Amino acid sequence: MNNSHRDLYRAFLDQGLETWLARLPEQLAQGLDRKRYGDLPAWEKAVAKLPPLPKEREAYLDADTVSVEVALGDSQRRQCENLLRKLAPWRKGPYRLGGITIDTEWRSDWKWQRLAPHLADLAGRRVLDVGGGSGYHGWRMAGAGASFVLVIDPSPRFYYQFQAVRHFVGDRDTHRTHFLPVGIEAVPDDLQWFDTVFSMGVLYHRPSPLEHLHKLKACLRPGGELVLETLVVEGDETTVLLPGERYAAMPNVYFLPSSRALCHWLERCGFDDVRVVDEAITTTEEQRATDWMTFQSLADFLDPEDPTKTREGYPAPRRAVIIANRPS
Ligand SMILES: Nc1ncnc2c1ncn2[C@@H]1O[C@H](C[S@+](CC[C@H]([NH3+])C(=O)[O-])CC(=O)[O-])[C@@H](O)[C@H]1O
Repeated sequence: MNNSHRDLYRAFLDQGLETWLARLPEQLAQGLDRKRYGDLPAWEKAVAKLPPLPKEREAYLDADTVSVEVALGDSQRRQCENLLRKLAPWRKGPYRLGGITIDTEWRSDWKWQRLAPHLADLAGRRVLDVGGGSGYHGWRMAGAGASFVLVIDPSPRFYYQFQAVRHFVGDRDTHRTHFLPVGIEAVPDDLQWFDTVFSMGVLYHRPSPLEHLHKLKACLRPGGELVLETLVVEGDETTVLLPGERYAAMPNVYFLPSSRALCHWLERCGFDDVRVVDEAITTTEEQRATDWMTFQSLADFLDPEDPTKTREGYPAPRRAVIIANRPS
């Protein structure tokens, strides 16, 4: 058993999550199945080859660029950078690790800035980040004082990106920030355990959005807080767009409600105190190709003649953040 798996088992045991703990070996085996993901051994090797780092280091998890200051010699830095690049494309960040800046596709810090002022204080809370990508927001949650952060995401590439960042963060903060390479389906039913649950950028990928909302609610303890971020369209309580095969070049995009319709859905699912805390059009400054994500990005997915539309002719991406509570 490797160290990150051992840490995960220990954390679940310490937290009293025994029912889930019993399923972890199977979930890790499925999530990191080499037969399913051909590139996985290369990512695993890249993380394993990161050199041991000096104990003296400072992690800044509450900074817009999640940073770890640690003294590296030039050749060690080059070695680390080459290994980190093997995990590209890096989509969610930014990070600065031992003097290496990872300029990710997304300025995920901008999303955090939009929602952070509206959150119940995360200090001492147990937090779940559903579809957390590389774990950037998970580190920010730890930086805001959460006592236990679990990031879940079914992409094994993001699992290894998280483990690479974790290697730099070191012991001080790793015991409370964890990543399980599974989708929301793998969370045991009716857990009622987390104080705050984040679902950001996931709802529009779910073919049954109300089922997703019910599942998120079941993860929360009574009185817990849901932070939901998703693509929306303009309109009233009855407006929902179901695009065709692709939306902004993405496959598997299903329901894009208006933020008012989404509030209505949340109320119908039994959430209280539902409020829209932010709504904004996604800009090509927030999501763009970089040296660490060299594929096409948002600018390529918009209509070149009219950037208010996607290239399929739908309204360009607009995202809302909605906060709601599970009744006490
Ligand atoms: N069934 C599933 N269960 C959980 N996660 C899933 C599932 N299916 C896909 N994902 C994951 O959901 C994430 C959606 S990105 C949001 C990242 C971050 N939250 C962000 O807000 O920047 C979308 C965006 O770019 O906004 C991806 O990492 C998928 O692997």
